[in-house]
Amino acid sequence: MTAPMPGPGSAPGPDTTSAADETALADALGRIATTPHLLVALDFDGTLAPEVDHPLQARALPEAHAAILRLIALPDTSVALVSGRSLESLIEVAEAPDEVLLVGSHGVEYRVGGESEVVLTDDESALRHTLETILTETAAPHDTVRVEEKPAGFALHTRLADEAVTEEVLAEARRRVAEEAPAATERVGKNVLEFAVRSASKGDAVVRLREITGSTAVFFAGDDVTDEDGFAVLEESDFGLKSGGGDTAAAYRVAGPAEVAHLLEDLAELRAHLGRS
Ligand SMILES: O=P(O)(O)OC[C@H]1O[C@H](O[C@H]2O[C@H](CO)[C@@H](O)[C@H](O)[C@H]2O)[C@H](O)[C@@H](O)[C@@H]1O
Repeated sequence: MTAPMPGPGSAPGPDTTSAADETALADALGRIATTPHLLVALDFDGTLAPEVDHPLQARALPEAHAAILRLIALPDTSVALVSGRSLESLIEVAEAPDEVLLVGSHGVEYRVGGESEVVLTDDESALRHTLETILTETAAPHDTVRVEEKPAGFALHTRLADEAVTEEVLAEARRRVAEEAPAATERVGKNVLEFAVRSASKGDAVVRLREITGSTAVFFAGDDVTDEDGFAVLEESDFGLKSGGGDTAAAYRVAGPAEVAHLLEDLAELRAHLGRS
């Protein structure tokens, strides 16, 4: 069984893992594995895929990909990827079969029995255009800062920038958005600041996926600030897993994508052999 780190709260070191934590995680995993219909909802970057400098080069670890294939082959088991990426980008990097439900742009876009199309209103289109102008102009002087386009907004990537440039561009983007596009929704992630014209969240996505799939329990894993919206809507019989460090409301924590992959393998194994109650 994968060794957990304690959660919720801020991340302690792996050496603080106790036998009690491991037992609690193993017990909870055993319980959720027997639920009549299980939804496994997974964040992508930092949870299934280790972080890399160029977003389109990210891939799920082979063990994670294999565990997902095993889970979707099980009866009464749904798997979804719930990502901040645009659906187009998620489809490209996840290489997931059609049975895997996809949610992109933090809950704005869905591939659930057919792809949803994001049709912006005139006001939303105008706001998106303002955001594009602000973020491209803010990033332009810095070759280490990149702008990523999404159907309902734009993200400013600072992973390759030094601290001074990062501070400067984030402050400038926030200042201009507050002045010129105050209706935009801000989302903060790892080395990324995003502004969007829609405020859907991963929490909305988990609620909707639970309903669509008729799931009796949800296993949700994520690593970033926006994943906390997903943890926030989990119920008593669900399982929240934080990947890596940082404050969290998730009940359980592991060190990173390799450990998440092992836990998914354990979950698939348990569900295949324990049967369902
Ligand atoms: O919700 P997620 O699936 O975790 O998506 C969050 C963001 O992921 C991507 O950016 C992050 O991963 C990149 C590749 O490892 C990394 O270079 C970047 O620093 C990270 O912020 C994606 O590009 C964003 O659109 C997502 O919002």
